[in-house]
Amino acid sequence: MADDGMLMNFELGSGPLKPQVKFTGGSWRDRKKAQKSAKLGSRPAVERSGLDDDQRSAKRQRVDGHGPERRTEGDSEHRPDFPRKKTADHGHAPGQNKGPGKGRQVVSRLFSFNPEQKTTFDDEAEWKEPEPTNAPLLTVANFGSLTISSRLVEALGKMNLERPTAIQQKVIPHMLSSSSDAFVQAETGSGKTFAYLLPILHRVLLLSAGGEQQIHRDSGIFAIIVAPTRELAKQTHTVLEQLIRPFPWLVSTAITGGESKKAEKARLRKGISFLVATPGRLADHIDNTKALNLGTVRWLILDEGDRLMDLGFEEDLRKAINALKQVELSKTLSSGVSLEPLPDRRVTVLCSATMKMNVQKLGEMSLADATFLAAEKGAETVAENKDEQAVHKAPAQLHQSHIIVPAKLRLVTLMAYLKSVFSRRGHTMKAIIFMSCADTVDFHYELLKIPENGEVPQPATKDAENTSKTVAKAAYITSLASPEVVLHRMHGSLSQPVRTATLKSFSACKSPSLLITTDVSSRGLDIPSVDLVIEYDPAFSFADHIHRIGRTARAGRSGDAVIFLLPGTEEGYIELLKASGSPSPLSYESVLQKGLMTKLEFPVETTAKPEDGKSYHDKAETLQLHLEQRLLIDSKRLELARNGFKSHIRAYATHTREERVHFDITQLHLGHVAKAYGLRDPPGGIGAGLDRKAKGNKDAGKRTAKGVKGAKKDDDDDSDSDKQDQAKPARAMLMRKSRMLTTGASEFNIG
Ligand SMILES: Nc1ncnc2c1ncn2[C@@H]1O[C@H](COP(=O)(O)OP(=O)(O)OP(=O)(O)O)[C@@H](O)[C@H]1O
Repeated sequence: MADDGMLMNFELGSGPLKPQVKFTGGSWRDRKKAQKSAKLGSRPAVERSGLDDDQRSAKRQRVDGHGPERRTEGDSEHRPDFPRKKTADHGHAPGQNKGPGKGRQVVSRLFSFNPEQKTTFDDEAEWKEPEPTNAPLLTVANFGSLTISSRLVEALGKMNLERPTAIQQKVIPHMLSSSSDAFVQAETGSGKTFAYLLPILHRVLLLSAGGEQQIHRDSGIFAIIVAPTRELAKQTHTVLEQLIRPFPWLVSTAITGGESKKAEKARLRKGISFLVATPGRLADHIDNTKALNLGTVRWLILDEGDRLMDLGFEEDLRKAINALKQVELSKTLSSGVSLEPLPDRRVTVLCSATMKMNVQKLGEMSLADATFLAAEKGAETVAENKDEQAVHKAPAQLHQSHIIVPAKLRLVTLMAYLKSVFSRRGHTMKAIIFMSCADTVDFHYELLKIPENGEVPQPATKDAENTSKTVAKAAYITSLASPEVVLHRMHGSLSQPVRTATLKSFSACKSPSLLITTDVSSRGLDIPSVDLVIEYDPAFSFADHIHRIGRTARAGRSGDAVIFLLPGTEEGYIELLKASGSPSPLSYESVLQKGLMTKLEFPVETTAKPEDGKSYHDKAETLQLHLEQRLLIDSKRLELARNGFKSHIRAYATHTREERVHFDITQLHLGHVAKAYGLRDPPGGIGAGLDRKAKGNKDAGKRTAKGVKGAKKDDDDDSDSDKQDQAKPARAMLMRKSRMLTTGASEFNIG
């Protein structure tokens, strides 16, 4: 499956992007002075001191005794992204990768020259959690009242499920009695999986009413469930297995492409009652596996419809739908058992928590005279009127907040936020952070983990082997007073066994745990104990946002979600967020204050030392200084930071067209973004060495899906003009790259 690893195929180019310095702080005289010296390319006074940046910073703190933020804005030491130092390497070709600590460096202060927040928000009134909207219904006695088999009710009891949720109450009776197609739309975490599985199982169990021996694993496949990702398919298969455990004559299997086709064929040949599959593998087996007999299939379930379409599975789905249409429906089994209890036609059920245009297209492709089933009253009218936002609601009990934080302060604010949420013992046990791409995930994971011996000791099992590079103890965010936080990382560029083992570890972890991930984890993943979702990078589309935050507050539980936004155009996104609830403001100052209140432990020695009794400004500056120094002495992490930064910028250009007004790449201050990666390189130089590496790596192109291949080709074709680009201003270049990137935009949506 395509994944975010393909981000490597886009290059920002190696030209030195001109630092975009907008002088906004300080007095008029200070600004003028700064502008003038920027124009002339003169070096700040401090540069002449001959000290390196860390020495200067240490000296500064010793000399003024107040900490960094006390200096005046116009002081040349504080100019953001100003080229402060050219090392002996400065005569090298622009952008050449000179290794850690070398090359031109930019050091700016955290609290100076930040864009102002434009919108003022009322402080949050005390949050009173409303009645949950996706919880089991108290008004229904139990599942038995929906007339499903008592043995199924018993199996549900063993899973601690007693009462149906609203969508289950709607869907189960419909699917028990009707043979019509259905479109099921309900909030995240509302139990759509059981809503379609229970009636299917009930009707299949009726086939064995005359004696269990009447149905065997080779009687035929009764239902095919299609899920967009391997994780989801496996998850659904696991739920199904739990439900059919009391009925050993029923067998379920998942074919997801994670293992050899031969093994999958062998399982299909042995016989199965229920097939859970990803679309590509299903289409493949329809073409190539004779043992796959579709004559008995009565249900086709298309789960996470919008994601199936987002991921470009339209053709595979069409193939499966057509194959099912062409096969004659068996009325009896080869043993002579009548299939009368099953629907008299093939039923297709399309499920989605959100309703994008592409879901409607999938509906047109797969459904005939479908019944619209939604938990909410009036949802049908809303859907008919194609009011997308209205059907993108998050569960009411999900508490949403937004933090408007200047780009430079993003990393320290994130760390402070994590520290404060995990320091409240027992308050947050599981949190997920969503980032835009795999490289960004890798950088933050490596930065936040304890550098040496940070791996969590585990028994020598295959799973432990698979998680050796994706699970580790966290530094910085673990508070001395609380249990250690365990970090996890997951994205689409990791191998399937690693992904599966990492998720398993995150789900089973008894200590407070944090999963840093991409959108690969945004859909359907069901880890009920997730308390908090952080969108550090906003989602590429509003529907993705709904799915991301829906990983918490599932089945009536409480949950928190917080999104990081930049001051400026991104503030407009908050209006859009209001369609899914009413997010409350959280100031980054209060986050820093709270999170940095207790002493930070630095896992690596640098000249910047955490100290007690200082203001949060001082502490934030010290933390940032420490992180930057750490990267200068650690080439591995520095490389990860550069890759993360580059991929972040590319990914930023791929927000959906309608939402790009809020995520305008021309408004992005590259220098400030680089600071949030702990980088001192001027933004234009960051791509250089990596460019050549990526271009030389022909295999990289092979990993890509079509759109990206096209983009890669464009990039290569452009190589002659790269030299000319070096002279272009950064924004013009970014615009060109951003236009190029839009051809492969959807690829970034793949985790
Ligand atoms: N009736 C119920 N009572 C209690 N818990 C339930 C009930 N039905 C489902 N659940 C639990 O709710 C969680 C969410 O279920 P499920 O994954 O089916 O939701 P979903 O609607 O498909 O969500 P998403 O759209 O995010 O995929 C699961 O952990 C499931 O076990």
